[in-house]
Amino acid sequence: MNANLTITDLSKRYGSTVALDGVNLTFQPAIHGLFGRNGAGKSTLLGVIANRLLPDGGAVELDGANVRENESAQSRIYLVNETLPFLLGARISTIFKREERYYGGFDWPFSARMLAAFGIEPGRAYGHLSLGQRMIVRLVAALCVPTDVLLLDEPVLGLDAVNRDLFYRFLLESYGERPRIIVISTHIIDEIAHIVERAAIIDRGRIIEAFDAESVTSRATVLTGESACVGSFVEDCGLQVISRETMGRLAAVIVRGPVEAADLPSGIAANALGLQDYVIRVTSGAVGPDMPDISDHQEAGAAGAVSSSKGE
Ligand SMILES: Nc1ncnc2c1ncn2[C@@H]1O[C@H](COP(=O)(O)OP(=O)(O)OP(=O)(O)O)[C@@H](O)[C@H]1O
Repeated sequence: MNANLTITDLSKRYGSTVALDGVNLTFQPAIHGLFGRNGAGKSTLLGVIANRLLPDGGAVELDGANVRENESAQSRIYLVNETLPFLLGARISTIFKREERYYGGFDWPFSARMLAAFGIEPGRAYGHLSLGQRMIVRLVAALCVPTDVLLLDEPVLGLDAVNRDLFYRFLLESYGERPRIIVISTHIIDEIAHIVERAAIIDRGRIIEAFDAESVTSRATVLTGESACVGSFVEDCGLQVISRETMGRLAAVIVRGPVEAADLPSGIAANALGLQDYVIRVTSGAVGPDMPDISDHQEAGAAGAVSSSKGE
């Protein structure tokens, strides 16, 4: 049976700080990316899903079972985050045996192959490893337990570029062997863009978008050309502006949705945005007072509105 993780109206406060504000999301087996700026609520969301943090309201259900009240649902969810989960004095192999007992299985051959590839001896004590190596051990454990849900909060923090690449390969191999719900929260979006199938963007505790990662190229378009020309085109077509930058006489305006090349006047180029750029644009608050949105633009007229974003 395909696992189904449903998050309904989840809220969480820390004192007066609202970390989660009515989050609704569903996850099915796929590699999901959870993206958002610092403090957006990613770690809190993953912590609540894994039952490490208590929500103030809402529910997390795995195949209909409320995760808070159901131990067997809890043992189907594995979280890797910044908290120290293992005893510093314990050997890696002892740690893996503990995970095997709690989670009901462990892929020993795969763990041996991964540790060898990362150059880590299984007999070493966890506390004698470097910070990056400790994270690797946690990731190896995560890929070897038979849970239906894997939550990876900043999984490559501290890993060098070679080991990050190795980890992404093992993650894909593991997912290929055993598809399950994998949620990765990271700021290094470019590096995982090629493996993510679904993306969710969280901003100030709210999910602002959730979409198939493949569709990102049709979600926004960068139009570049002479400011006045781009401004008129955007206005004439009634395109919704996400952000706008001017560089001398030129403007780069990011609009929602695809723009057909055939519709473009000469002098304007249209390019799709990749996942990382898209996340940056929709979470950066780039449409602000000094970067007028389309409604300001319509009032001021095409050329006026675009040139006003030069920072008057
Ligand atoms: N233990 C805590 N006590 C008080 N406030 C907290 C606590 N943990 C998180 N917060 C606040 O809750 C909000 C969400 O934090 P969270 O750690 O979930 O964000 P994040 O998206 O994971 O950020 P980052 O990308 O920086 O790790 C932030 O405003 C943060 O300051």
